[in-house]
Amino acid sequence: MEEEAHKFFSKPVSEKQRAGPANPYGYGCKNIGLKGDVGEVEYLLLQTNPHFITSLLHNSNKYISQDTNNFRCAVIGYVEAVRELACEVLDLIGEGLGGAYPPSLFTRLIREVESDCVLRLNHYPPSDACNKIGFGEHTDPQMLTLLRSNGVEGLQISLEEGVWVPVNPHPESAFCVNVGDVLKVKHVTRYPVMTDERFVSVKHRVVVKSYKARTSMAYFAAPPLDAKITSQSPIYRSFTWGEYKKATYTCRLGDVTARLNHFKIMPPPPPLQED
Ligand SMILES: O=C(O)CCC(=O)C(=O)O
Ligand SMILES: [Fe+2]
Repeated sequence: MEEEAHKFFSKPVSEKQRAGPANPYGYGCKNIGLKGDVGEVEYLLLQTNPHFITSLLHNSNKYISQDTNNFRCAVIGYVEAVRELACEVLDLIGEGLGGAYPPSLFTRLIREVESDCVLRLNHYPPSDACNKIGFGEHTDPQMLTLLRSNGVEGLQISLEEGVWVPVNPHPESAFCVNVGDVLKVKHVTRYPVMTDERFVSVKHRVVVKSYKARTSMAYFAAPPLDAKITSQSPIYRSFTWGEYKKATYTCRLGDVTARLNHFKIMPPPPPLQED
């Protein structure tokens, strides 16, 4: 997969643009999302369903690769392997939450045929100026992210407002695992799931270092669009993953609070005063 990503990003810009626009799937350059966020990044966003990949390569007007078969096999093989890893991690998380949860609760959601998992290939070209924002601060909205890079630094996490800590890549490209908003906050029903904020979706960003291009591959494990998410807190109404995903598209990248505000239950108006 790394080789295919490398081949894709090495092509001239005009050719890469034939795989765009990212609406939301396809090739995007600098623009992230629909709300004016920009970064020194180009990317290829793919749905992970094999039917989607095949139809994107063969039946859409997006041109991604000359050797469609190689590209298709690389994506499908990588996604299958990384999904298994995601399932192992999710099972451990389920176990860690205690025996109150049926086994494989989370993994069933991402193994479903209609699960909304996504693969994002990111490429940060080397820049003349050091410390430019490649990918602005955000949390991943899905359940779990497995991120692998080509070993070039740039990823940072923030556990405390304003304090950024580098996540130095392992020389052999270990995976970085990020909890997403859905796993953090709530109760995903279809099968009841609840983490009650015992896991936190950590803010992260990418700062571009000048000397070498960074490539990363992020697998976002997500439930089907109609999976229902129910918060323990009385402040939020239940919503589906599809609704939450839509809300993320209508907010700036870093505005996690605004995403959730879509689902806030308005307090009742104060009672009328009698004279
Ligand atoms: O490229 C990276 O290391 C991080 C990318 C990222 O955070 C994302 O695609 O959501
Ligand atoms: Fe991210």
